Amino acid sequence: MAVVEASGLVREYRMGTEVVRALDGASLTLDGGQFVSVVGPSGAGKSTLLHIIGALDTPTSGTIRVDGTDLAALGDDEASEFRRRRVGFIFQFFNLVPTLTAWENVALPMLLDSKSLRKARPRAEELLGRVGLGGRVNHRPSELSGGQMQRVAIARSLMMGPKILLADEPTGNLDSRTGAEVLDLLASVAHDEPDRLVLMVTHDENAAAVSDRIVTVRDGRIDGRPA
Ligand SMILES: Nc1ncnc2c1ncn2[C@@H]1O[C@H](COP(=O)(O)OP(=O)(O)OP(=O)(O)O)[C@@H](O)[C@H]1O
Repeated sequence: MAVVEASGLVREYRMGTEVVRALDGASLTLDGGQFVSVVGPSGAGKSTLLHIIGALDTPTSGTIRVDGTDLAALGDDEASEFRRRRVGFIFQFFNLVPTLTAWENVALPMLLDSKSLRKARPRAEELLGRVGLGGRVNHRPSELSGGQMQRVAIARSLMMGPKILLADEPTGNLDSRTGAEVLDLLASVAHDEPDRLVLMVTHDENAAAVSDRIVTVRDGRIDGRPA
């Protein structure tokens, strides 16, 4: 089953009297079990597309289904529940809570879902092992390298077992060797489960080598033939 089905997405932003069309009829179908990179020139609409797929933003028009859910039909509370439970987010600057340890950061999504930290701990530690940080569970972000912080963020994105992980420039703040390791990890996470999709916006030139598919966004549209 397709994890992402987007059709005719338009997103307009009003800036005073001017209207910016960040997306101008973008259509895209993506199956799970893949690591997909979204590339294209600056301002092409890549982040806007990612935000709409993650229910962080809503299209002006067009339809978007993610993991079987029609995002346009969700109210604000349902959209925030969708983001918390059904999507994992990975950002350029990691977005870890500095005062929490690695395992507490990973456990955080479950805490927000009213589960106790104690209950979440075994899974958080298992996920840290999965990303190669089994020996760092009690470290705080300031005691970790950039690559390790991004691994913690990847473990956190997996906490609720989402079908889709969305990564916005996940290697943008890492040197190229560490970035390549993070790309390998994201690819393996995509292939761990048959239906999991990892969708990454990137300018990283190493991305092509590890991606199963490259999607190019240009002028608010998906370039090339639809899949
Ligand atoms: N909140 C907003 N308000 C107004 N305009 C916006 C907003 N978000 C994005 N835009 C505009 O929409 C267009 C697409 O932006 P977007 O961030 O999606 O591009 P991008 O391809 O991710 O670019 P980059 O590679 O530089 O990050 C740009 O012209 C941008 O200025």
